[in-house]
Amino acid sequence: MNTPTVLKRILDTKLVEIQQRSAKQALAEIKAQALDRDASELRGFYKAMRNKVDQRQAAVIAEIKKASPSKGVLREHFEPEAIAESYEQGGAACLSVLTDRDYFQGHEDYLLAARSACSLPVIRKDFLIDAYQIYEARLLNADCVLLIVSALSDMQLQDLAGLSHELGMDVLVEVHDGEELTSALKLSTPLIGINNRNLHTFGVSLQTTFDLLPRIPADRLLVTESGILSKQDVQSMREHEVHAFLVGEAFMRAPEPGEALAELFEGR
Ligand SMILES: O=C(O)c1ccccc1NCC(=O)[C@H](O)[C@H](O)COP(=O)(O)O
Repeated sequence: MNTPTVLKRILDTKLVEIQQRSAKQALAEIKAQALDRDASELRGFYKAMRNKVDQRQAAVIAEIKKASPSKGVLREHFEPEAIAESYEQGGAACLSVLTDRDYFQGHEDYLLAARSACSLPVIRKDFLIDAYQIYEARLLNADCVLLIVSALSDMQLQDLAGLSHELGMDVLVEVHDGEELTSALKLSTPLIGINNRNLHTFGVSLQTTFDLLPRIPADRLLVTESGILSKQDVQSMREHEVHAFLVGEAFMRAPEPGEALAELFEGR
């Protein structure tokens, strides 16, 4: 019998989580609350990224994650507010906050806390497979949501992206191979993330971005995700005209995450 990959286990956990949450608070109720929110509260995630790139600067989504399945605990002393402030000072365009509790030691409260501590737009980083979680994201005031193509059918992708846009949120659609990119490009969202990490094996290769790059249309903004650790990584991406980055580990292991960001992207 095949051992289920971590991604499969995470997705199974999410199904249970959604059932439990909707038993506590019905979908109809959370939907009504989310629809009641004023879209002008949102900060414009895509716009913040686009502005940086248009100014020929690196657009960095700086991640707040305590732990990950591949690396274990990354940061013992974990204060989302202080990290958010530090990232803003260090020049981040946006924040990514892990809200998954079981595999990343994240929490919804971390998103609320980080967003309140700064003026940056924030993405809810989780494994979103159901409308319930999209309404939750809106109630957390997330400015953007992550949709992972390998976790969703084309129909689910269309529905969840459509719902997110209706609620005023941007969508970062994440792919790892050519087939997934074909699905992602059917969406109207301009933000395409190429994850250099294979979510089944955890192998990381920056070549993933370079291989898929020629297929990214000029009207989309490509974000290279995972495994950006050194100035050389940043430089080689920028030499390939990749200007948007999602970085977690390199900053989470640093005493002062914002200083690590400023240093990694210094002069770039
Ligand atoms: O990081 C993991 O171990 C992981 C495992 C299973 C699914 C997703 C996973 N990570 C999510 C991410 O892709 C990263 O948090 C993000 O791209 C930042 O990567 P890094 O800079 O390498 O921390």
